Amino acid sequence: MAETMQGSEAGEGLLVLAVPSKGRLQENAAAFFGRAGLTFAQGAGARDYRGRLVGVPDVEVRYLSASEIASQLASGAAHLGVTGEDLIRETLPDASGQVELLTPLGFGQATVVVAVPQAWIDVRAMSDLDEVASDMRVRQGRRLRIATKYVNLTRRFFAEHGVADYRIVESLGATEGAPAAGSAEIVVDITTTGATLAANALKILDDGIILRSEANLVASLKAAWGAGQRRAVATLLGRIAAEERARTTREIRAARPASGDIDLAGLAASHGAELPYGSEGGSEIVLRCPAAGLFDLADALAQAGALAVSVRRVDYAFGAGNPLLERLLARLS
Ligand SMILES: Nc1ncnc2c1ncn2[C@@H]1O[C@H](COP(=O)(O)OP(=O)(O)OP(=O)(O)O)[C@@H](O)[C@H]1O
Ligand SMILES: O=P(O)(O)OC[C@H]1O[C@H](OP(=O)(O)OP(=O)(O)O)[C@H](O)[C@@H]1O
Ligand SMILES: [Mg+2]
Repeated sequence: MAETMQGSEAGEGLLVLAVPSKGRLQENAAAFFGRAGLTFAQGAGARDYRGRLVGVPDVEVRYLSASEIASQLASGAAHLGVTGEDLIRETLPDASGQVELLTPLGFGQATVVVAVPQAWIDVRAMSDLDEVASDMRVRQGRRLRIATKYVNLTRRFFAEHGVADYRIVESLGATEGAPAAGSAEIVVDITTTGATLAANALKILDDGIILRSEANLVASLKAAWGAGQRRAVATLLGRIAAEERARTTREIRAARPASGDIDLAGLAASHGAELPYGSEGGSEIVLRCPAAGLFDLADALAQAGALAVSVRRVDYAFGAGNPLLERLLARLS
């Protein structure tokens, strides 16, 4: 009995989907899953940090902070999650061996930067910073202090730039205030609008961009991917891919010219479009094209004699292949 249970847990276990529970990513992440037709059924209370997906068995949803999601993907406690690339690169020593970044999500943009006081007018680049650091070490006998919560990203970036004379002061919040407060000389932190840096009289070094980050859909390579989890991930990624395909394409419908004479295959090829239902058929023509090219294609159809050209968005466009799933399965095998 116990053995059967265990076997079925390993093979048929739940896929753990880690979703931001607070902060900047939460709302956008919920909207992203919603667009893909994935609706959360949260437990009874607002403090219930586990839930399910409506109509998708084999999935347990866990609500976590963005940084916890990164560590759970790394350890394999979660199979799939949404979090910032900055947190993945910071938290995971070997990101490419531990997780697969399946797709950027178009929100949560933030840049990890090296910023110094604006008053340091002669310090514009990492090489200037190297001089400042050596100078401090030699003349004052102390090391340049960097306030950051991105300890690993900072060490890697400074090593790449050959800067070694520094000391990291780990900061857990209000990092940009550290220079004014006297607890560090410079900072490494994320910025989006630049408002916080400006308010603290800091400037980004010309070559001080460590990473341009955005929220990603991330899969763990360390989690147990049994039959149940693979079934669930195929469903999830199928819907996500269908929504993405739908969002970036438009469907163009028209009536065939009275003569019946129109080179649909040629038009499709020259506009990066496809003929999802073929080029034969009755009076109705249906094409799908990249959203950006829809006006060109609509014009070309009208030129070719097509009538009643109309364009619409589709909610989901399921295709034969699923590039997200294929990438993940290739990494798992
Ligand atoms: N302007 C921004 N400030 C902070 N984070 C941002 C911003 N824009 C995008 N993000 C992304 O959101 C992630 C989480 O930041 P957020 O501020 O939501 O979490 P948090 O509540 O500070 O989490 P924690 O308590 O774990 O630090 C960041 O690591 C980054 O990837
Ligand atoms: O460039 P900006 O648009 O000004 O945004 C950047 C600021 O936002 C974040 O802080 P957050 O408000 O998340 O507070 P936290 O430090 O407590 O995470 C980040 O740590 C920066 O301080
Ligand atoms: Mg924050």
